[in-house]
Amino acid sequence: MSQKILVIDDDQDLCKVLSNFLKKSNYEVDVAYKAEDGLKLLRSNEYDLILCDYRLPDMTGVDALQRIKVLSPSAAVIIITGYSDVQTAVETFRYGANDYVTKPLYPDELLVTVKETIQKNQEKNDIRAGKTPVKSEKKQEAPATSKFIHGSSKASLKVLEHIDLIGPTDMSVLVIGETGTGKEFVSNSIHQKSDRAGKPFIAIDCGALPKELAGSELFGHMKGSFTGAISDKPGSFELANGGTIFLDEIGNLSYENQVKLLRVIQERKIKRIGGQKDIDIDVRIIAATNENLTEAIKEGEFREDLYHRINEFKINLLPLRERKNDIMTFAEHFLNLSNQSLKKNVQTFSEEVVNHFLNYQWYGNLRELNNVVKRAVLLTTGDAVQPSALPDEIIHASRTPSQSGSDESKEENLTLKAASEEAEKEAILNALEASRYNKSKAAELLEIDRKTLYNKLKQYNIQDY
Ligand SMILES: Nc1ncnc2c1ncn2[C@@H]1O[C@H](COP(=O)(O)OP(=O)(O)OP(=O)(O)O)[C@@H](O)[C@H]1O
Repeated sequence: MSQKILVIDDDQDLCKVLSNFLKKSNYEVDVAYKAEDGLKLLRSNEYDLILCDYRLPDMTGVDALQRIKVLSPSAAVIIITGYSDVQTAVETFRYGANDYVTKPLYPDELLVTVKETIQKNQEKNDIRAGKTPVKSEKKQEAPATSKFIHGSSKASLKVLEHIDLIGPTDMSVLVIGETGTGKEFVSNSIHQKSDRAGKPFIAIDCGALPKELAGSELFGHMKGSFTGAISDKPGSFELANGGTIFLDEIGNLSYENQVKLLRVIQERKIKRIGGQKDIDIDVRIIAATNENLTEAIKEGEFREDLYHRINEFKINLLPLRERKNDIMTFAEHFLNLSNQSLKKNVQTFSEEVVNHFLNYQWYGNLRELNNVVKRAVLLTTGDAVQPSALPDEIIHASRTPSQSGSDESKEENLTLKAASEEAEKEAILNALEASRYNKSKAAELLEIDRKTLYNKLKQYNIQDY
């Protein structure tokens, strides 16, 4: 049976082209020009993948995604976006988008992304449904796309050291980082380093779990315990038994489910919804977040006792822009992957491209770098990727003083630097005030270590209270 795709985009010409192209590639395709029409189709059909425009006439991308996840929690979602929106579109990953593609769309690139996304999502669904043995049990090579690469920056080497250190223990780990920094990859690598490696690694995206389904997804349910519970179903904790559960975007768990999770951690037992029996559970918990949980605790949105339980060890993944030494290591890795998937043979990046990469902000982090490299490989005919294969936004946003030429722009850049230092100084002063000049707390609020804070205090001449 062919796989089914729903395209939701208000650009009717684009829908037509996409639909024809995907049908030629043996997918079944439905099309909707508005979010509401798409949601209607989702109520009566099952899809493997939804390709959804970030800007729809009747709903924001995030709203559409959240409603898609309620109606089709197990379908994969790829967001279609213009490059100028990428910085905000990457936010959708907190709500369960699987990947994004940028306009203009290129058929070959889109096809690779569609195929890979459906396959990865299917594997996750199968593991979650207890259908297939975990990979390590099948003794298969992991696909190249999921191969763990470690960066060469100091920060990455530290992370690697920590993975080696805590991997073999049973400690719970909290991985903190912006979207696309590699939180799931790091968590999986911790699992692979542990005695649990041959057992399941179950990844749950708490940000994508509709509130009403979260309890059943995590803890399972008994037949008839609520409308729609047509049979007994084990939850992710049962399926992960003996292995590791990865709770992504844990800050999004409802208060009620935080309480249940705390019980699982404390008592190592779960009770299915509607069930009477306690089931013993032996699961290691790795949680991830890209928000400041200490703030959420202050606001009363996240339980402090749960925070301490999941935070036996903390791993902080810096944004790519703060570990520039990693950029080209990963770019080379993504170049190799893209050559394989697009059947190309691009050898390297031109010096100018390297400069643009090093100076760009990468708000979507490794995911964005991967997508930019994939597109660039597709557009490159020679041996080396040239700037013409990069989105304009990267070229403009990453201009350095030496590239921009005039003294005037040099001065502008200096002023920008001063502005960002001013903002940093202000953030530090705010954190000091909020923490009543307790430097450990201020450092935590700023998500930097105490030593960095002390250096910054010196740098900005902030009085040591
Ligand atoms: N160590 C790594 N080695 C190779 N590829 C990586 C690594 N880390 C991340 N990637 C690439 O970056 C993408 C995003 O990584 P990952 O899903 O782990 O990020 P994340 O921080 O969990 O993102 P999100 O917050 O959106 O869930 C991956 O699909 C992969 O292509």
